[in-house]
Amino acid sequence: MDISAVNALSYEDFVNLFGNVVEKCPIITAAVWSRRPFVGLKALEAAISEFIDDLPESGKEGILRCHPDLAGRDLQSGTLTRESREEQGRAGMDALNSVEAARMAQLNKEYKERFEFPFVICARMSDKADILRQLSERCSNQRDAERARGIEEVKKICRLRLQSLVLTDASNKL
Ligand SMILES: NC(=O)NC1=NC(=O)NC1=O
Repeated sequence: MDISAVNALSYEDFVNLFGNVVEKCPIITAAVWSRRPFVGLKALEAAISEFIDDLPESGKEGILRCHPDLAGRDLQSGTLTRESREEQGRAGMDALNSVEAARMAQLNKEYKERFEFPFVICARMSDKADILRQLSERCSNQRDAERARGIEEVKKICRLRLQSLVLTDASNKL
């Protein structure tokens, strides 16, 4: 799908297609539909990013709380969204040994107890070892820093999800 087709979508079709580019936050997609027409994919991405940046801190934390833990309950019970299942699978979260799984569970628990939102990282730009290392390191950050870092990761996840749905601006010019 190219950007002109995106711009022609009804809001229902737009939300159906892009509603999960920010995990379980279709309101963001529904809101940025008003900003069409988008000159390109980057403009759509920028509209989503600006909507997120304009939220109060509680709104940003709400977005983070909509993310499933890495190698967490949703993965174990098979209730991840298609996108999250693919992302977590590619980062090896579904192939942890018992020691790694226990360490992920413990660190996720510690992180959530400290920040009151989950650890979020763009799994497709990471791997098992890096995720474990970052989770461990980021646990000692301050809440404001981690809220901002988590939102940065949400934006990376969103960018990759958008790119899998819309021909990137460059490919449009091919
Ligand atoms: N807590 C998380 O970081 N979750 C996730 N990151 C991804 O890239 N996909 C997820 O489900």
